[in-house]
Amino acid sequence: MAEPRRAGRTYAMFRLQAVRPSGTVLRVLVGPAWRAAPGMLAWAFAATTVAAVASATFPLGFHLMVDGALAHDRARVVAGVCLVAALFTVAWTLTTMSAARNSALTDRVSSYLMARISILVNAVPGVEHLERPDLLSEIDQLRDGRRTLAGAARQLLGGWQVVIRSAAIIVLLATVYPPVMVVPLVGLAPMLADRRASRVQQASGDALADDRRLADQLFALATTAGTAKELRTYGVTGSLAARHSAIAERVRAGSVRAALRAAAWEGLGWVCYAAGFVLVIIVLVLRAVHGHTSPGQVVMAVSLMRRAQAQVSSATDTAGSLASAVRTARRLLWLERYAATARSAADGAVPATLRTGIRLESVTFAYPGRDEPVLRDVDLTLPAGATVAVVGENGAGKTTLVKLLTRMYVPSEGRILVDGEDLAAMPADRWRERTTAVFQDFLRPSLTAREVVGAGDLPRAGDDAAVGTAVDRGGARRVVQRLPEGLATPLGRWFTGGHELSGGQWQRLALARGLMRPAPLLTVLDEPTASLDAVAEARLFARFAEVSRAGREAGGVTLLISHRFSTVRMADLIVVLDQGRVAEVGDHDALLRSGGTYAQLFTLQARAYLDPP
Ligand SMILES: Nc1ncnc2c1ncn2[C@@H]1O[C@H](COP(=O)(O)OP(=O)(O)OP(=O)(O)O)[C@@H](O)[C@H]1O
Repeated sequence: MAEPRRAGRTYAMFRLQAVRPSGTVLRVLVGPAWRAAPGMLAWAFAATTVAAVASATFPLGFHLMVDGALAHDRARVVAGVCLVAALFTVAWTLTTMSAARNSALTDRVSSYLMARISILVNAVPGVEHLERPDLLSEIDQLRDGRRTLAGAARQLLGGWQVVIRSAAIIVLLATVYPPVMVVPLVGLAPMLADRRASRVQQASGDALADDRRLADQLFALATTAGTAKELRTYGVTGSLAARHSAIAERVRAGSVRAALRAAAWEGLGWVCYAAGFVLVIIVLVLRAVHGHTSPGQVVMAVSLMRRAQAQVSSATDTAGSLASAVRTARRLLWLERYAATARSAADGAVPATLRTGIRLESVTFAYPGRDEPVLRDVDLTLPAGATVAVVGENGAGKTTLVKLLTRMYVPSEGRILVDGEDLAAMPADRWRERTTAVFQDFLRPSLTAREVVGAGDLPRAGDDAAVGTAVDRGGARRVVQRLPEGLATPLGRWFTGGHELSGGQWQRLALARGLMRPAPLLTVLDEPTASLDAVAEARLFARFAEVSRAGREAGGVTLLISHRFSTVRMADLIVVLDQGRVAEVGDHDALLRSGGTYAQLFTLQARAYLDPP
């Protein structure tokens, strides 16, 4: 069995900087294309090779034509013309066909990568990578760079084409005058300069990444329906736009500065290349004047050197695109390793039923990258079959407690025991199959009402009886009855024909979704009823409690987080959290008798209801 606590810590402490993938980068560059479309990749490789040889060697025909014409040798001229025509036709046809096929190859690989990234992001049992800004930034950049990575195989083929063409050019140049073989080497100057330029651009991109994300977020905020009402009410649209403009301007200015510096490096590289090119032409013309080289060879050499220049341009473009694909490939490798580390952490069995309950032993938790613990030394027992309410001020740590119980995070110290077995030793997905939860920020997917509810237990999502029972238990029957096509009605405003619901109606469907799973070991209700009135909330909680009591043989625990004491008082056990510590535990009557924080808060709220100000 794995060592869950150590594995859990390794997962939490996993740092991006620690990943130094090397030779495997090549696997990530070519692997997706090979897996997504092996036939297309093989075709592209063969076509590229033949086209490269054909296009690089047709200046040989010029040599035959010019020297044949000067020597009045018709056969040589005809051979030259035929050679140029044949090689040109082969090169042109294959290059044109490859362009279309390669673009289809990139599309296929891009779809493959989208699916792969999505699988990897969701293969991580916790949510640290989606909540920690530095990891989130890596995932954002991976998502944005997937098209570049998808084009990597194409870029590598481009590189392969440059290698073949350059080799052919060097061989043909050697037949004219061996020293001019060095011409393609002068091409190293623009390539090195281009590498430097791309580093300048990359450094600027990294430095501006946070600002870019902030600008995108502000833009999304200013143009999204969900935020429109609040922004207008507070009259902050103007200042939001001004803030967005200021940040976008900072990003633009930084990008322009980097682009200018990069262009200066690129210009310097090409000046070096042009100097070498001119020098070689002078040498060849002088040799022709002295009769050491034929005019046909000079024409061929100049044509080859023009081609060499094109190869240098291609090579620098390819190197630039590949460099950016390599950066994305490293991010993909990091995510693969991150997901694998997180996945391999646990293999313990999840109990079929709870006999004793869930126990937190000296649990302390600090969010990764934060020193200050959010929960400290929490010792708590959630008895099997009990309904437990957690109350506390905003920021007391209630949702964090839920994140630990649903295994989104593992405790920094201490343990959570499920019937005596460490929760960290159980695979997160297996544990979650036996839990259900309704959160305050619940999902509002644009699906049919049946799917919206059925998503709570995918294997039974198509079972109308199961969905119907969940709808009744969640108090959503009236909502469904009012829908034009009942459970088959598409919901949400994203698609034409979608039926938009009110906040409270969405909430009832979310509650129904939370009641889909049969006999869960843990049911979490994290302030899911904010859009319902106090009476409706109390009724709903009573229904959840009733459902969990009906399945008492499974011993499931129902955990409610609410600020409404009229609901909280119904719980078998009430836990008061204060700044991450358990301040009080007991049932309603016991806590009232003890006259502590709970009693004060309850009395205050009850008085507010009885004597409104
Ligand atoms: N992803 C996170 N990264 C870092 N800190 C966080 C994160 N989520 C919450 N916190 C911090 O943890 C503390 C507890 O937050 P938590 O959401 O658990 O409180 P809560 O009791 O549920 O509050 P509320 O009643 O307002 O929902 C807060 O100080 C919050 O700033």
